[in-house]
Amino acid sequence: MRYLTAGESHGKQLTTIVEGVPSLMPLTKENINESLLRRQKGHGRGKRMQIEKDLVDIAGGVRHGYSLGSPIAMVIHNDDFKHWEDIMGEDPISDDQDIRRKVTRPRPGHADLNGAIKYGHRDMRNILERSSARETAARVAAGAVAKTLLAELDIHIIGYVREIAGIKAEEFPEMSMSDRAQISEESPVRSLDPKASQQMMDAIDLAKKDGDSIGGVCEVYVEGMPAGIGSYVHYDRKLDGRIAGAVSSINAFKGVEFGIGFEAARRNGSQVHDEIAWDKERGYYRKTNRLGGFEGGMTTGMPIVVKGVMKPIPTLYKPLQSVDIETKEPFNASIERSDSCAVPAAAVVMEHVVAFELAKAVLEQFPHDQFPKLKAAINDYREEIRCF
Ligand SMILES: Cc1cc2nc3c(=O)[nH]c(=O)nc-3n(C[C@H](O)[C@H](O)[C@H](O)COP(=O)(O)O)c2cc1C
Ligand SMILES: C=C(O[C@@H]1CC(C(=O)O)=C[C@@H](OP(=O)(O)O)[C@H]1O)C(=O)O
Repeated sequence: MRYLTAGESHGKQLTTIVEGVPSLMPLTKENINESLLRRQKGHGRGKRMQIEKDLVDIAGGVRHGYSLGSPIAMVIHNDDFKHWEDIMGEDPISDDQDIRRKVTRPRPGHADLNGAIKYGHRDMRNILERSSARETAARVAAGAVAKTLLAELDIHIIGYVREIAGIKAEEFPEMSMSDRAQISEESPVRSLDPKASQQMMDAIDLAKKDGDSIGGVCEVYVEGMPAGIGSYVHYDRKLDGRIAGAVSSINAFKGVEFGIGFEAARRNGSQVHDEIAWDKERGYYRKTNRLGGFEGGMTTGMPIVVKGVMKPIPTLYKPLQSVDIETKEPFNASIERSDSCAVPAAAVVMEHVVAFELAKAVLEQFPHDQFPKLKAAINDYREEIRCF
């Protein structure tokens, strides 16, 4: 299973094509719209989210509520395009028609300067339109297809916020999947800890007032993945490695941890590794889950717990200095609108990005063209593991 996305932030639409989804899998646009709506929410978002109402048009690969086995094409329209038609149109224009204000001032922390150098554009709008995190809506659409596939296989996944601006949400290892989903959905910052939620909101408001931005830590929690998905035999089949790559490819993500993560560097081995146990009902399990569900590039059958670190939003109302690429003069960056904190939205993006990697790995291990056959194969495998 793979996917591609296309589209610019203020262009007509975002397009996603997901290929390799088995046939006969239940799938409706409601599955996808629910995820898109969740990505739009969260305290700290800017004015753009008041303009957009992200809804998917399924343009191929689904009929009467089921996947066909053909590529699934999805379109999300940019409502803001109506304000940008002159600037974002695809037809050639002459110099005297060119009313565009070219972007010649690269924003620190964005792709602007490196992208302009790489692709030879002197108008950096050609870079920023595609490098914008608007594209994460298209990635969430792909991930929502993957999430649907996983849910049909009894594999459940949720993303929420663990930390914003240094304020940490308390850890609740015993909390059930449905409580995680419900509590994070009710929180304006997608945290599981109501006391921390309020402090996080205050920190976001303060940063906004100061013209600054803040980052944080998102966590994704997965239940129901059987042991042995992924592989130890080659670097590019290690599933934890693939997840780390996918998470750090999300705009503004700068680090990934599994389980206790970097804390492992500070502990002795006896306080890091998870002892193995067995009982008749569960089969093999670990007494603790400090390694977050992975050993040797494969799932252990314990919940997968992965964290991603998001840097503060780079566009600041408090301007940072940069250099104009035409005049080579320094300037202070000025902006019209931006998010001040997008960590709650990013948790939803991360959830869907991880879901895609998991679904892809499941399909590699159980390559079935028809969804009911995939489901039967996974259930047989679960029984095999239990009796191993
Ligand atoms: C959901 C989401 C929303 C974002 N919103 C903004 C924003 O409003 N303004 C901004 O400057 N950056 C925003 N970013 C971050 C930038 O897209 C990102 O920092 C930039 O593309 C450079 O990529 P890099 O930080 O991965 O190097 C957002 C990121 C995400 C995940
Ligand atoms: C549009 C989205 O996020 C955008 C991501 C983004 C950036 O630079 O990454 C900058 C802002 O765009 P604009 O300049 O149009 O307000 C955000 O609103 C979205 O998440 O759907």
